[in-house]
Amino acid sequence: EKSGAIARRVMQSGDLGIVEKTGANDLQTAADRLVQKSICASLSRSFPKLTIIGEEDLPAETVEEDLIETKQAEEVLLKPCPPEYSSLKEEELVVWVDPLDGTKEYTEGLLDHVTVLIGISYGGRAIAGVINQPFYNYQLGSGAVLGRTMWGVLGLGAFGFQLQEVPDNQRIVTTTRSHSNKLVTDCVQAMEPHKVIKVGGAGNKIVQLVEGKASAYVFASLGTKKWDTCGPEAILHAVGGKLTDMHGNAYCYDANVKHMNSAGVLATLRNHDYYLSRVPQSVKQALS
Ligand SMILES: Nc1ncnc2c1ncn2[C@@H]1O[C@H](COP(=O)(O)O)[C@@H](O)[C@H]1OP(=O)(O)O
Ligand SMILES: [Mg+2]
Ligand SMILES: [Mg+2]
Ligand SMILES: [Mg+2]
Repeated sequence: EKSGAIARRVMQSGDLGIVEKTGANDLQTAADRLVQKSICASLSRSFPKLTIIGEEDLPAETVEEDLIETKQAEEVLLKPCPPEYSSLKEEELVVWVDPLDGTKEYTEGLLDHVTVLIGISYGGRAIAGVINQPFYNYQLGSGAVLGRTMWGVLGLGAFGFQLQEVPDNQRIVTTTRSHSNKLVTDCVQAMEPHKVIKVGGAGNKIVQLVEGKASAYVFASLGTKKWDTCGPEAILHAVGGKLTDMHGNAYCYDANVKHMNSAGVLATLRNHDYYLSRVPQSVKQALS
């Protein structure tokens, strides 16, 4: 929630401080930098033995005290910890932080595509996640309370939203709007979709799956990284969905894993096997 407030404040300041990383479709803003500092410094102060991996490469410098969050969420603490996780040690957990997902869309004013993502992994598996949408409700105009937080834990469930499914076996495929190519669009078409939605952000597309706006997230390309999928995958899995690469294999979220999700993203709430069976051979050969 603090991250969401930072993302709103930077947008309101009008000075996004945009930096190109590898190119015009790979940007960093002041919000990416400030939110990563806030999340990483706050977590490591409270939980010094965690391994925390954030998207942005930032110089090691002292973090302003007003970026540090010390409070804990009452709503979360009221839930019981699933017994299989009750004796985990802090040093066994890896936290993947995407301070702003959908940065390209953030710079273009497509504010509802933007999320803040925190994923927790144990033994290489995504076990818990948080998705904050800083600009949720912004279409309602001035006066609306902006932002919401969705979170989930394997074996416990997911909260902060109402789980919904796409009706009547409609195949609604959600995919990238800013990182497309021929293989990506060929793979979407191979799903024989009734409808295709093109939006930014990995977190945003998982939100569409669990809220009944889309039935599959199909991205037959490298480009997303472990911080894009860890948190969203945990929430999706907590409600019975599935996220894999284009071969149907799970991604590993260990501390030493390579960051790139080289074999694409296929995520569904239901009927994963159908979508997997439709992935063209050309896609499987191109993405290894
Ligand atoms: N080619 C790419 N270069 C950099 N980031 C990418 C690329 N493809 C995907 N991403 C990251 O994955 C997210 C989902 O992809 P898309 O929006 O294209 O569906 C993007 O918002 C971006 O995250 P981020 O904004 O955190 O850098
Ligand atoms: Mg980025
Ligand atoms: Mg991202
Ligand atoms: Mg990001």
